[in-house]
Amino acid sequence: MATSPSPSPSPSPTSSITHLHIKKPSSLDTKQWSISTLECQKVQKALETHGFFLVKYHDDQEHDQDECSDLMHETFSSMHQLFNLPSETKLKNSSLTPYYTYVHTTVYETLAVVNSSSSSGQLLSFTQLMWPHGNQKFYETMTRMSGKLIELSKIILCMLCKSYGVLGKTELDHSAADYEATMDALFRMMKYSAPLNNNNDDSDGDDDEDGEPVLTLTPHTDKNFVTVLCQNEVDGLMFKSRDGEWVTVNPSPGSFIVLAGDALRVWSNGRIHAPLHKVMMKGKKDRLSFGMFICPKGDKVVEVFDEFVDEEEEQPALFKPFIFLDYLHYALENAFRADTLLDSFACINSV
Ligand SMILES: O=C(O)CCC(=O)C(=O)O
Ligand SMILES: [Fe+2]
Repeated sequence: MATSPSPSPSPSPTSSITHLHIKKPSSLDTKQWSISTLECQKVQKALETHGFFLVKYHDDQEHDQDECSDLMHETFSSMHQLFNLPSETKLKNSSLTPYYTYVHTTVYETLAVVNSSSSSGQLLSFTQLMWPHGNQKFYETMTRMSGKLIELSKIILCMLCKSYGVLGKTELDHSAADYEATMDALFRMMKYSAPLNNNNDDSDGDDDEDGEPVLTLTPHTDKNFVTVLCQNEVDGLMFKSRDGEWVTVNPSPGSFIVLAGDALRVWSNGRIHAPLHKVMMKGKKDRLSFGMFICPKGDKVVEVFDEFVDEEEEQPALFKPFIFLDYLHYALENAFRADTLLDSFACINSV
């Protein structure tokens, strides 16, 4: 495993965004890891300071970053096929759990597959639901990509645990005996329509950046532990910094965006920042993105990890324990208070 900061930062509001480069360790068994604490501390610092960072990730089979980029391109072309299916087909992707289901507005669509690892069979069922006659290419591409995202999210959570010195002691470590019984890996695919897509003809010579930005995904925090996102070449994702400024993220091709959600903020007793983020679109190109949302299972209790509480040292728990599914329902009903959602739901001293 090796991580390295990006080359010299430019003097822009985005200059403090952390860029890491992670190579898959030879073993996912954390007892055999040789990851330096310094690298793990970069993950902790980025999540505490900004709540997100950018990362390039490749495994042993990928001799260079291009192969990861190829898989990203294949994923986006499979997603084009998926979103082009008739609405009545996509509506079959339903679930009673909020966020685990097909959602569509005039400008935004998302489909979800829960526990999309190759062993679960869920991606196969999803593919058969969407294409009753089969779509092997879609199935294989999504299996490879979601496997990579699950792997990366496990590595990131373990790097964080290692940095805090709690590896092996918490359910966030994937080697915990009950990890699979505790966590859901929710793979979601998103499409944002271009505001100017009534005129997709580029023959007027204008570039695609014209027009005023339009809000296509409202500001929110993610509710889960950690999210790993990837977008096509169309930017639009913005994060609200701790000092209240909206910062656009322009990941370089082949990069993933990692962000912390509310469950991680609770687990860390408020040390980790779960940033508000939104999507603003302009131009004539649709935006596609996909992400792996690592969530507590619906019936699991989200609570502050013991190691971060010390009543005598004036570090009391800041949040009450809660059932994750209760929080998802509360979030749906209270979306208007996105910036204070967790505090109003679970903060012990909230007013
Ligand atoms: O599409 C993106 O880049 C962000 C998606 C997102 O924030 C979400 O689905 O929670
Ligand atoms: Fe989000």
